[in-house]
Amino acid sequence: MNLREKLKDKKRVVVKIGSSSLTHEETGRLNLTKMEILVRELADLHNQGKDVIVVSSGAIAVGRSAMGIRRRPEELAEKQACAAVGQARLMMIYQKLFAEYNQTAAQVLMTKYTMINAATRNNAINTFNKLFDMGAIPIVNENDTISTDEIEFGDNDTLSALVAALVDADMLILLSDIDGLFTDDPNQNPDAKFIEVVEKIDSHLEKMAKGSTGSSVGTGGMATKLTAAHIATSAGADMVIANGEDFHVIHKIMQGRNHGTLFLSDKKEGFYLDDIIQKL
Ligand SMILES: Nc1ncnc2c1ncn2[C@@H]1O[C@H](COP(=O)(O)OP(=O)(O)O)[C@@H](O)[C@H]1O
Ligand SMILES: N[C@@H](CCC(=O)OP(=O)(O)O)C(=O)O
Repeated sequence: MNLREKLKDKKRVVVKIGSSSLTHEETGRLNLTKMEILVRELADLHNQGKDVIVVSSGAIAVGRSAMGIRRRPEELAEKQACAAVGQARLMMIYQKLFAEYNQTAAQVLMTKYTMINAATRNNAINTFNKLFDMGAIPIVNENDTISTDEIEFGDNDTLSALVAALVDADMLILLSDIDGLFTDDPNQNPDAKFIEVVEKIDSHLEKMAKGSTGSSVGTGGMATKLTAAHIATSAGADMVIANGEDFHVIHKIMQGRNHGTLFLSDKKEGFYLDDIIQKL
């Protein structure tokens, strides 16, 4: 059987969208046309009876443009203030667009502490499960407004994989500004070759994934996406990194068509989320 065929049967899907896929490069403002397609795709996955979680970046980028800040904010308090403005704007749009398809979007903001602490982690699991029961679509982001060095993930790639592990998702899709994993950063090296399928993540592969970002709003580059792949596949989910330029790619991936780089699930016996979290 074609390796991608089994993606049709996935039941619980986490979709992570990078800031660069949600905003206009020139202005940093939300790309509403793309968001409409994104929400229609996600609503339709939900209509097929799948549980859907969205991990959406973009709070800082959207807040920054709303406040007329042209450069990338460096200072922590400035990032946090931008996130406070941008997160509310993002949710307002998600709520409106999901409501058009008769769906309910729910906001879940997390920090690393939510994962590390057993009680708050359990609370998060219970909330996610109840939201699934109610038929709502959780929209997750890091709680950037209160996150400081000790408790911040810093990137939503890692957060999305931890969320996938937390809710026992069988599929994680990372949508970025690039077609998938290449042998090197294609923005720096024109000879970089595209990798279709990864069966095992090894140190050779890790060296290919650079931390360089391709846009003025992205965080983490491919390095954090490989960390995410390691977590998600060890927890038993398949993962795809694909280009979020056209969000129709979501249903194409779920139909088992050849899009993006597929990382095959490599469930580790005795995989404990705790072990991973301690190393963050
Ligand atoms: N081996 C690699 N393959 C593909 N992209 C890479 C690689 N190494 C680094 N990158 C960079 O990672 C970028 C995507 O990450 P990022 O900018 O953080 O996007 P996002 O906002 O979608 O998370 C690409 O645009 C590319 O420049
Ligand atoms: N939590 C931050 C995004 C952090 C992040 O990982 O960004 P990205 O690389 O665009 O997915 C925000 O909402 O602005």
